[in-house]
Amino acid sequence: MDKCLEIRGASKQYPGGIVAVDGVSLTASCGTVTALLGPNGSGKSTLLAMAAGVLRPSSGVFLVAGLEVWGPRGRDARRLLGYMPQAEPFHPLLTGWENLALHASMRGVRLDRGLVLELAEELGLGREALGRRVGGYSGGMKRKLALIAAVLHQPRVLLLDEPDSGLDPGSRRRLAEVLRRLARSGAAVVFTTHIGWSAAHADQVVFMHRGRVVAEGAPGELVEKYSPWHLVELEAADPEGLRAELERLGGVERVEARDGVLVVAVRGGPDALAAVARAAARHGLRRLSAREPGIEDAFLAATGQPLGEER
Ligand SMILES: Nc1ncnc2c1ncn2[C@@H]1O[C@H](COP(=O)(O)OP(=O)(O)OP(=O)(O)O)[C@@H](O)[C@H]1O
Repeated sequence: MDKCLEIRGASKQYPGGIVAVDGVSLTASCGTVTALLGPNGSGKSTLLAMAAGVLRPSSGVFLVAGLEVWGPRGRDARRLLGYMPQAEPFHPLLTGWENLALHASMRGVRLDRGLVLELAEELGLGREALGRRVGGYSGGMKRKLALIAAVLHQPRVLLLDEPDSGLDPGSRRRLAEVLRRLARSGAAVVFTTHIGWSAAHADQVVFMHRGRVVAEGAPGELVEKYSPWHLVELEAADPEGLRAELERLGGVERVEARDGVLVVAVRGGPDALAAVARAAARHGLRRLSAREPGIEDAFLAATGQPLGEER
């Protein structure tokens, strides 16, 4: 697969010595969806803005279809890019259609109404919403319109900063399908998120932590590598006794107490789970639930930091 986007050794220091991005290298192939997953402040937006050609890097190389975004042919590289920042670039007094027309003219392309209507329908934006002023849109509607604005010129590389923020689960599902379809048409789609569900639906996930890439791979590979266990939640009459017994049990990877609930990571199949359940029964089991690990668990195992918390 061709490399649509290549980033080598990207770093950014903000004034005051804040190192927001610290030596990041990654590749996004044409035809694939890549998620940059990390909590607030991990450097995702900074990295994306540098790749989009809107924030000057302290160092690093950003290649779009082989053209250096920050080099002499930067204008050509930027023509191949679509960028959706976190703050929507819209005029509140103009309608959706009028804002899109403005974006198309800035990009020097004709507004393809058919493309807009198709995307609006797929995203669940609604045809009549496009005729209304953007000032009256909800946050989710603005995100959808911003995505449409970013693809009007049919870019080779699509960079989306938290396209899923403010979307309900149904809209998130639609978004994931649209991103996949855009990638299938040959683009590299790269988006930032701190929502595990969104990342789990990408082809490639890059874990970002404190400005660095900690791990990357297909979602299933990352889960398998970093958290190949089931998570069992237990409430029991004698949590201390249960904890002590579980810590001695084979197949138990770790035991954590969270608000009176024991969270047990169990490696192995049904036998290991059954042994945990039997131990719990001996200590006054009140509630037990088990779930398979997800990408959030892999992120926590790889970085030591949960996705939801700032640090
Ligand atoms: N303009 C700026 N000046 C100084 N520091 C900044 C600036 N923009 C971001 N930072 C800092 O750089 C670090 C990375 O921020 P960045 O916004 O890139 O992270 P992020 O992972 O995208 O987080 P979020 O999900 O909140 O957007 C943070 O410590 C942030 O406070």
